[in-house]
Amino acid sequence: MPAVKVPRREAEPVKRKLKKLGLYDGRRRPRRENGYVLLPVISDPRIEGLGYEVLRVELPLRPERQIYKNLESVLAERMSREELKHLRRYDVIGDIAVIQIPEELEHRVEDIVWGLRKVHPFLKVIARKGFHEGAFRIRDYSIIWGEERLETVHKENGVRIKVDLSKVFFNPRMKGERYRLAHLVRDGERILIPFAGVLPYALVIAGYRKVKITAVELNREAYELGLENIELNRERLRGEIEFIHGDVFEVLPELPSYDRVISPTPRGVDALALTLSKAEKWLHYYDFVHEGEIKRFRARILDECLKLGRDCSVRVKKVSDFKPHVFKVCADIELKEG
Ligand SMILES: C[S@@+](CC[C@H](N)C(=O)[O-])C[C@H]1O[C@@H](n2cnc3c(N)ncnc32)[C@H](O)[C@@H]1O
Repeated sequence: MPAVKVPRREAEPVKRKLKKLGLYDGRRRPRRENGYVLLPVISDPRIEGLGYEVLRVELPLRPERQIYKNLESVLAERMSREELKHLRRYDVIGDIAVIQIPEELEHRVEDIVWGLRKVHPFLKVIARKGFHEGAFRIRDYSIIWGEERLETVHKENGVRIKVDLSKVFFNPRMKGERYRLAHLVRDGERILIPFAGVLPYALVIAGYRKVKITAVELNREAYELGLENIELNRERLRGEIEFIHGDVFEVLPELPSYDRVISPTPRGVDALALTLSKAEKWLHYYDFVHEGEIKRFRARILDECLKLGRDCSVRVKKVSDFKPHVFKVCADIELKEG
């Protein structure tokens, strides 16, 4: 059976890509081999075109209970096609699953709980998610099964992130973004992260790189969990993290400038001019933009650079869907010398 051979550091993103393309064979286990990982793939002519080394190897089959099943295929036993169309994406954060349940599936809550537990037998809590609210962007949740808690430890990109979903913002879907940024960073950089939350960006970057990070967060609960997270990962961190509790708009003007600034800006907040003024070489600025406004967003950034007397280049990347035609985007802004 085929497998692709990739360097160990690239294994996670390549696996994600293969899954996305429907080429990953979740029935077999990957195998580590001298700094490489052999990732099982299905027999498909597209594999050869991906540019990876393809081998024929016997990778062991997973036990039946571990074979990856998706919620939809499991629920197909109990729900009609029409009902399945209303099923939303869900997230697993540590041992908690969070899912949005639309009105059309209100009568199917018990089946959805059953399905989620079948796909993820390790779950201890299942919660229904509402919307992000207030300046701290905390979501509204109600527990529909399991233990009465929304606190858990989530593993991502080799670090452990303690969160309490009832008190802080956390988005596991940004895992790929954090990995991307960590791999743009070079050892020795000084990095500023405003709107830092429980420190997911800081921990992942400091896990991969020997850097000095200053992070700022206003929500006291997120700040305290962030401090715990630094301790929780102390052994794994190559870089250092200084964490400041305070308002970005009051703290940043007192801080020096940094090689790189990463701003996971809360929705509706405009921190572009402020964060740009603190960046020496790079600013990664997150915002929510209508697809028809992306050009204007880019022009606004170029304009702000001009006001600061800096020459810069801007690349705007769509990170995720937010609502129809509106995307969460990241502007990667490179500030030129001089
Ligand atoms: C979109 S969340 C991002 C959190 C974190 N970076 C993450 O990705 O999980 C924005 C964060 O900014 C914090 N925040 C909002 N306004 C702030 C302000 N004026 N100063 C500092 N932090 C603020 C919120 O509490 C929240 O944790």
